[in-house]
Amino acid sequence: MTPPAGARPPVRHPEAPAPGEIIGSHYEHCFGCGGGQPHGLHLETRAREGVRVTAEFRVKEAHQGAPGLAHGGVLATALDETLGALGWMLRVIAVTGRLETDYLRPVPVDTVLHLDAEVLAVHGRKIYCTATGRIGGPEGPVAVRADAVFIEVKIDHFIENGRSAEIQAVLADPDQVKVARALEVNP
Ligand SMILES: CCCCCCCCCCCCCC(=O)SCCNC(=O)CCNC(=O)[C@H](O)C(C)(C)COP(=O)(O)OP(=O)(O)OC[C@H]1O[C@@H](n2cnc3c(N)ncnc32)[C@H](O)[C@@H]1OP(=O)(O)O
Repeated sequence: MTPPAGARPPVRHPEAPAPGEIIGSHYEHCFGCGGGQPHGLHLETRAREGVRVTAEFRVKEAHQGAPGLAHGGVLATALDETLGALGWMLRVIAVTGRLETDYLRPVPVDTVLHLDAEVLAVHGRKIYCTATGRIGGPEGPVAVRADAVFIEVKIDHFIENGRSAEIQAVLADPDQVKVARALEVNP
């Protein structure tokens, strides 16, 4: 998880979404951000200064592990999805290679988790990043945190590995292809 010697500081892409701008869902059926997933997290991520994004996630009944508390895997998903949105700030497509989470406080149902993620360093295709999830407000105590290494990929990663029905549907949607191409053109 420690950036190796030779890693460089991240560079915000000149066409990254402006600070405060909402970064739209990358895929309608994404469990993290898609509007078409009834039990999904429906995360809405916002670009911030630098190579940083924030998001809010309200824990729902469908997200329980222990009675009345969020499932740890769901919280990891919220961290993962927020970290994934950092690709928009670098204008690259990247997938999670490694995700290490710390759970510091239980998160009850109906709590709003305030997520904050940033890229620390980039080395080749590897993107080293970190995220926190706070409760009780954006300045509240940290309930969960994560360090991650994302790996840059091309669209082919999804075309070659995704199930054909969903891939065909995405490729038939000009808006979705536009989104993917925008991320692939770098710089
Ligand atoms: C079409 C529309 C699409 C829109 C999509 C937007 C999607 C956004 C989705 C966001 C959703 C939310 C996010 C999600 O949920 S993303 C979903 C969860 N993640 C995955 O499914 C990824 C599965 N893994 C893979 O496909 C491959 O293993 C990848 C692509 C990651 C690497 O295989 P590949 O053959 O390509 O690469 P390589 O082996 O040559 O390695 C290259 C470099 O990377 C380093 N490395 C590799 N693995 C790890 C690791 N685990 N830890 C640390 N480092 C690792 C490696 O040492 C090497 O470094 P170096 O030797 O160069 O120094």
